[in-house]
Amino acid sequence: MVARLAPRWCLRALRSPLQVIGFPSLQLHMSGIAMRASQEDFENALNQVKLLKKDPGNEVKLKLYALYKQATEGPCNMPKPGVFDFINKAKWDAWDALGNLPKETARQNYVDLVSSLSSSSESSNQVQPGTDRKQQEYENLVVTSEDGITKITLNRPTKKNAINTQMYQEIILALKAASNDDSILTVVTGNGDYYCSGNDLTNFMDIPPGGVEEKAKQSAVLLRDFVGSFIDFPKPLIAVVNGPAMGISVTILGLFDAVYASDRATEMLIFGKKLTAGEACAQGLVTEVFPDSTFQKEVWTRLKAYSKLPKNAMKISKQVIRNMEKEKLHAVNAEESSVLQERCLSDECINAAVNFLSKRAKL
Ligand SMILES: CCCCC/C=C/C(=O)SCCNC(=O)CCNC(=O)[C@H](O)C(C)(C)COP(=O)(O)OP(=O)(O)OC[C@H]1O[C@@H](n2cnc3c(N)ncnc32)[C@H](O)[C@@H]1OP(=O)(O)O
Repeated sequence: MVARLAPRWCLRALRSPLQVIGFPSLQLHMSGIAMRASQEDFENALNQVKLLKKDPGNEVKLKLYALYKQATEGPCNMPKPGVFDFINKAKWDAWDALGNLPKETARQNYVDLVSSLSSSSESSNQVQPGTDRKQQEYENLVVTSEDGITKITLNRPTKKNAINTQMYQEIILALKAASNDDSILTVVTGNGDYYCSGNDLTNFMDIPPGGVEEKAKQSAVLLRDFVGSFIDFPKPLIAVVNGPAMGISVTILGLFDAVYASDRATEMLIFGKKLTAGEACAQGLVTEVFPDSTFQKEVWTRLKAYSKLPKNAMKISKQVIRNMEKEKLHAVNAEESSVLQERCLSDECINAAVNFLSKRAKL
């Protein structure tokens, strides 16, 4: 296993404007704005947006953005962005075009629009036949249940399973679903040659109207919620580390109940230092290392045997152990998220991410 110093994540918009118009729903989720009459419908719509299978395109995303802003903040009274600030100007124009549309109407229009988008993609949300039952469609995950095991597979192999903003949300949702399903164990693994290359460094190119400070704040909330969902996960949680692991995907390994790594999982990034799977095992970060040639077979044989153990006894054992430290874990998580909010505005962080992104821009 090789590990290397991770560039931190980026706060600059470098891509073309139309590529970086993000879904607006997260902002509401994070800002905690109180809704009145149709709050529930609106919140459901916000969740549905995150699960859309197909990118609805920039025009629709701009409409969603504008309706969301109108529904939560009312008419646009922000200063108009400069002519070269393409993304924020497109967003501002879409919002401003709604004029004095009442908040309630904007909320209703948002719900209707999402509903029309969801129904058009419903035909592809079909449960797969066979014993390996697909539970729900996600854009960046494959979640299946079989033999009492829910398997959450990080599924962006062409990006080494880097976690983008939507994927953070999907993992939170998938963990929530797994905590309530019939499974005994939950497994997280990666598709392709990597387990996960950590935070997607393009996440922070989508800067909201509030600027980089607002983006940093949103990211800190997202990180806190993401890590919190691992802290609170009530059942045995196993990481099957099929390949290199970096950044946040390594940081959270300590919150799993067991971590099985292939000896080909030869990049594990922690403390800016390369660690082999064996070294990570010696440090207690990995439970056991298996030869790559037999990794999947050995690990899944073992997990299937574990899944036959008494369900409630395992769950209760985990909860007893976790409850002893839960409060402290949440306190540390809150502290780390707040430090991250500050650090992501640092030159060190921005430069590292810009370096990575400039290299891949193939200028
Ligand atoms: C909510 C906030 C949380 C903040 C806290 C989290 C912090 C972290 O997780 S820090 C760690 C961040 N990750 C990294 O620094 C890794 C960056 N990636 C790399 O160093 C390399 O890509 C590699 C070592 C993972 C793989 O190198 P290589 O085998 O040479 O493959 P490529 O570089 O060509 O990658 C293929 C493809 O994947 C894209 N990609 C890989 N990792 C990321 C990433 N983390 N973010 C965004 N994109 C990533 C890479 O750009 C290539 O894409 P294309 O150019 O489109 O082919």
